[in-house]
Amino acid sequence: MLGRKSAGATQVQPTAPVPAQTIRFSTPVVETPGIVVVAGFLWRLVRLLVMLPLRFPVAVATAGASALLAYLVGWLGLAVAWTLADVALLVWWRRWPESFKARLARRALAAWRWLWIYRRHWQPVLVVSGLAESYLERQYLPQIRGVTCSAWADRVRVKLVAGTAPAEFEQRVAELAHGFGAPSCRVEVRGARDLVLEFPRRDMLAEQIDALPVPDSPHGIDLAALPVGRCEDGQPWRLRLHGTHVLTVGVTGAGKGSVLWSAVRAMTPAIRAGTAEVWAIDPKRMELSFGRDLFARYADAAEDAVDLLEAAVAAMQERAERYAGRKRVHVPSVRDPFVVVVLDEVAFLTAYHPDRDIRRRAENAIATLTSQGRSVGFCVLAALQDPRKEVLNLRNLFPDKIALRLDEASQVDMVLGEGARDRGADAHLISPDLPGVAFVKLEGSPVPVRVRAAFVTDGDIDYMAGERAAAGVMG
Ligand SMILES: Nc1ncnc2c1ncn2[C@@H]1O[C@H](COP(=O)(O)OP(=O)(O)OP(=O)(O)O)[C@@H](O)[C@H]1O
Repeated sequence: MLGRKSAGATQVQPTAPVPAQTIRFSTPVVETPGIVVVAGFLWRLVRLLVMLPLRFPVAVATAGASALLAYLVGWLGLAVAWTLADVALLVWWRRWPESFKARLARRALAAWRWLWIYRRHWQPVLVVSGLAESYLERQYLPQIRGVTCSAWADRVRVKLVAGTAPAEFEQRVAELAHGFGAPSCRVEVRGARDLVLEFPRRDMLAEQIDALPVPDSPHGIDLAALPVGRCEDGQPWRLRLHGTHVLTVGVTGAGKGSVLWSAVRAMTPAIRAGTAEVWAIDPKRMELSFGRDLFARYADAAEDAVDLLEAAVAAMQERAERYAGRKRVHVPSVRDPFVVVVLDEVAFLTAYHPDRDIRRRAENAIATLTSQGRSVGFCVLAALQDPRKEVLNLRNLFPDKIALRLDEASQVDMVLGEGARDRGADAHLISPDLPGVAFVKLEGSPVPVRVRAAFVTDGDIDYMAGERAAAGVMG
């Protein structure tokens, strides 16, 4: 029965050879003649000698001039010339330190780091981290175009292998940072096949930043660029409040209070002049209650907080009605001040409060303020511990977000948007010893920037509140 063809499907011999195993082709090995190997070495030597003056013109010119001087006036003359040159450099360094650093010291440092760190380790690090490409048994490496040094970081400009994408580097920032001995690595795409890897050399944010000075007069206060701390490159961190809404996220103790207070502090001249107002909600009663004299309105109990939010919505709608058809841009004035609703632990009202009605009213009011308030001079500055959607499903209504220390890696993209972690925003790795350190996206750049908020002490808050009282604009 079983031997008959009609009995079932065609039987396949389990031991039948697969075609690929029957004939095998291999590339013949041809020994390279010695002359070709020597010619290869010579070619590389000549290329090095030709490229050296182009790559390091100052160093090569100095060495050449020294050799010429030694030949013309002898070793003693050379020693005298070098001593004079050293004295000139010393004077340059002492008198014009910034120009000395920018024109000489950092260039010399960049050349050294190119040679000793990046060129030396480039191939092993890229191969092991999987960034070398193979094609027809040949290996292709992205090329270093150049290395520059700023006060705090090395910037390595890289030419990508054709057919690869910057995303491959973005996914391997940890490998690159460890490979080149840096604390972190950030990727900046400059153009087609052109990117920059930024490796910090030292942490400019390791020290606490004291509360920043505020001018006496409201003139010159830009509510769209309030200085609230420092960026990793030493530049001021300016926070936009006018024309946006800001959500600050971080675990307990991450320093959310310092962001809120630094923003309020930067606004104090405008608060004193009456062109800006802060309406504060502090469910924990521990953060904002301290400076309540600074606020036009203040609430801590849930019912009062919701009333305050609804009053803000009513004021916003009244202003929008007045502006309709007449004005498209809000300019802060005493009649129509810029209103910042500061909300500490927003989830208390939107998720944790047991009363469903309170939660619903709070959520409605925040949604209305964040979706309609920007153009009429209303801003919501909120703080939150847990960024999950179940806790605050309105988080996308906040155009600007600040990621302080977070619990989990997955929360980084929830706060800063997709791809932020791949671009180096390791907010989940921020040390608990660095409260106030955060990652933010600055205007016009998709690359997250590491920043630290200034720390406003209780004494500073007392002083700010006292000054406001003295100015006679008590809420
Ligand atoms: N920018 C900062 N620089 C230095 N130290 C800071 C900074 N911000 C906060 N700290 C320190 O960290 C502590 C906790 O900060 P803060 O209360 O602001 O955290 P938080 O995120 O608001 O926490 P919670 O959600 O529990 O209120 C502060 O008491 C202060 O000692």
